[in-house]
Amino acid sequence: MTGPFLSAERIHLDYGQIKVLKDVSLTLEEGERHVIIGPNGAGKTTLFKVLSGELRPTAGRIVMEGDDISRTAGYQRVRRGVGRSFQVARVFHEMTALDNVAVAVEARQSFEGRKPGFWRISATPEVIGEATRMLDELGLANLRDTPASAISHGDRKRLELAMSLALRPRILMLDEPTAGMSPTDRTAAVKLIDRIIRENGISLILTEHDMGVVFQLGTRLSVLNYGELVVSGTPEEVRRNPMVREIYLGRNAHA
Ligand SMILES: Nc1ncnc2c1ncn2[C@@H]1O[C@H](COP(=O)(O)OP(=O)(O)OP(=O)(O)O)[C@@H](O)[C@H]1O
Repeated sequence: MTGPFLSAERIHLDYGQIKVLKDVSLTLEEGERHVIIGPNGAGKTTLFKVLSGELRPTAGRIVMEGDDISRTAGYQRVRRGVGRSFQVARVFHEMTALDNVAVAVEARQSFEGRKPGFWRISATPEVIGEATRMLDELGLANLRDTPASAISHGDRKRLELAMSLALRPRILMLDEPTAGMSPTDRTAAVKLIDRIIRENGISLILTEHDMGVVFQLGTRLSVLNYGELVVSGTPEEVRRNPMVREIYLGRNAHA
């Protein structure tokens, strides 16, 4: 493999007249856990969407293992192993936790070429078995037959994680995975993410506001401010950077 696992090269993203990302470059090496941080409105989610393929950059390139993937759609990136987290809106609310994960397993089988079509009337025992193991793994076994709409916020975040992992990503992308969680749920979620990516050798791209989570999970941090990359480095380098302290961490009790 030449160059980084995944890189964003000189990304610009405009919403009409508004320049949201300005010349942003960053890299993800295999096995790295790269956390994108910055104040509200800095452009984190926008950059995340450009990396996952949900948004096309106005200028610049996304390169994975030497290939320019800037023009490939989100589902094509999922095939390459870029696993964007399923968002709450994409969980099928009327379906049970088990069925939601089964859909994700079937989606993966479909792009692996193991099934001709995405949808079928009922999942195979193999799919049900894998989905059940995934729920067990994430501590959701007791919610197996509960409709997603009746699952609490923290558990639904774990369900999204289970669905993302069912795609067997090489890069897991999580946009604020602990947002809205209680401190107890957050601690458990961090442990879970840490264990799963360690055990499966998955690289991670994460946006996160909670500095505890950032420093527990991140091996590399990139700081955005007003759509510009301020610094990218190890947690220690970022923690020590005076500009970062000024614009962001300095305002945070955890810094
Ligand atoms: N669809 C859109 N159309 C126009 N402007 C947008 C759109 N989406 C986001 N923006 C603007 O782009 C800027 C960056 O938004 P973004 O959501 O990427 O920031 P963020 O760093 O993720 O913020 P937060 O931490 O609050 O989630 C903001 O000023 C936002 O208002």
